[in-house]
Amino acid sequence: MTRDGMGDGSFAIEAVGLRKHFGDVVAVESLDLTIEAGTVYGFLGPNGSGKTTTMRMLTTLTRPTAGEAWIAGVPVTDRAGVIEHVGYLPEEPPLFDELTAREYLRHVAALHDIPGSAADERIEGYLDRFDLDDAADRRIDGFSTGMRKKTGLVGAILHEPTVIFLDEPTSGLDPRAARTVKDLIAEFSEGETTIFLSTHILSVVDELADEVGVLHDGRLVAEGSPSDLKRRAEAGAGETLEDVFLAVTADHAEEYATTERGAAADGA
Ligand SMILES: Nc1ncnc2c1ncn2[C@@H]1O[C@H](COP(=O)(O)OP(=O)(O)OP(=O)(O)O)[C@@H](O)[C@H]1O
Repeated sequence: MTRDGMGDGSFAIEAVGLRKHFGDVVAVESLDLTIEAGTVYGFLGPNGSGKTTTMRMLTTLTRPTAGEAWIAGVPVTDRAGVIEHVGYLPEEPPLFDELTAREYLRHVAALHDIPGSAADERIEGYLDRFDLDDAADRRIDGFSTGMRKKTGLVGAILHEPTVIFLDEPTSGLDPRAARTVKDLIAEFSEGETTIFLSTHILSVVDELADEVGVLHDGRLVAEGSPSDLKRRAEAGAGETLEDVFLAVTADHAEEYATTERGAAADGA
């Protein structure tokens, strides 16, 4: 795909022909994305379909094998430039276990050059909002999965990034914390902040996403608003986002298997 002005910053996230392979394993293939600022983009796909690899390429943590991508017009090859714009919550956030939550968050703030008083104000606000204030001065190695996730999320958004990548942000959270995360995503997206959200919890995507992309075997096999996708699925597959997900991933698997079989037969 080519278009005029590629990577000119008119999209919050843009990718063209993005590909990543690990040896013989093709994790992501020919991925094109154009996501406008202020969008909540739900990124769905079965286990192993390439979602994490995509997010790692878009946040500069993994170098693409081929293709190009930009965050707010900054190429992902410019790590320092991209990091300023993005926040990333991996599925299992890497935290410094020997620090307390408050120390960790102050450390993150310092990495982003957030002045001390502004950092402390933001940290206090988020610790309170996520019910972490009582645990703030305890070492992270004693934290539960949910507490680690909440601490990681605060660390990812502390520098007020304009594009936020969230990998399973609500999994492992109690209902109250999950509600807080969903409210926060909705608040962010009311402004110009873009959220790229990967989750297997389809109700979260249904509730929050403006646009949905479904990845299967590293390829984008469906894209559209949740209602568009559901309308399309009503013709035969059912009427929920889960029906859509199952249909497009099954169709693609079948098509892929047929092609593979065809190719094998041709070669035989
Ligand atoms: N560092 C790596 N080395 C080798 N193979 C890898 C590596 N990272 C990912 N893969 C492979 O790439 C493919 C895509 O993996 P990825 O983690 O991106 O999927 P995912 O959609 O995030 O899966 P899940 O929903 O289970 O988190 C898988 O086949 C995986 O085994």
